[in-house]
Amino acid sequence: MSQIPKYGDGRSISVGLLGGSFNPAHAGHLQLARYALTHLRLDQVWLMVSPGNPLKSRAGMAPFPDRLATARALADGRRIIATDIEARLGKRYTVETVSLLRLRFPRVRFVWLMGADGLASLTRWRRWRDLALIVPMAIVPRPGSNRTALSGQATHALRHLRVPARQGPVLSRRKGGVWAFLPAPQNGISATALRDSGHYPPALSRTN
Ligand SMILES: Nc1ncnc2c1ncn2[C@@H]1O[C@H](COP(=O)(O)OP(=O)(O)OP(=O)(O)O)[C@@H](O)[C@H]1O
Ligand SMILES: O=C(O)c1ccc[n+]([C@@H]2O[C@H](COP(=O)([O-])O)[C@@H](O)[C@H]2O)c1
Repeated sequence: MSQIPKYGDGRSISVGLLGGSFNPAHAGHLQLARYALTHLRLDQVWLMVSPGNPLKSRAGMAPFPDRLATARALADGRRIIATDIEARLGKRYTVETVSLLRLRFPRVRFVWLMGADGLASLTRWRRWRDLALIVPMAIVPRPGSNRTALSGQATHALRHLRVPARQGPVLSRRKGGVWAFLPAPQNGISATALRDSGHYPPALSRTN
């Protein structure tokens, strides 16, 4: 992975991990990545393409190289990077992936990024309570998911770890055990809608 630098010089950097199926990648991912770069004061966001979301059916899932290609089309290779690292680690469960990434990149301070739909489904993720303890999480709103997410079981169970959105800029300084729901602008786009409308790969609205 040439764009992911080696950190031999003692620097530490902050990286937002946007894990996803990217079936395909779309403007909602780009908007989330850019928002996180600015509002969490991150150095990079990695669009980490999942080899297979454990909760999603394989039916309708495009091959991994195709999904990676759509993520690469969004990335700028500098601050927004598409990566196949989860597949190369041979992992699918986020808690395992993040644990390995922390070992592999000891000088990187990771923040897990996701939309409100992820928070709504979190209690079905493997060892989700452990995940919340090993990586700070930043969640952005998403039309149709916010109420379910914020009144859901994960929000309730993890309420003692929640911090106000104004702490977004310092989330990456924490090793985990902290999450925030951020007031990001909402975007109704989804990969499902793009697939349903036959847009694969999508028309990407890039401005950089
Ligand atoms: N429009 C959006 N607003 C906020 N977050 C989003 C948006 N689209 C995707 N995300 C987030 O990006 C991550 C990866 O999403 P994913 O690749 O599954 O796209 P998707 O549009 O949700 O796909 P699908 O419709 O197939 O479920 C998830 O954390 C998801 O919540
Ligand atoms: O670890 C789990 O159990 C788990 C369950 C569901 C989803 N995830 C991760 O959540 C991220 C978003 O998935 P998706 O398919 O909604 O884009 C992606 O990195 C998945 O691997 C992880």
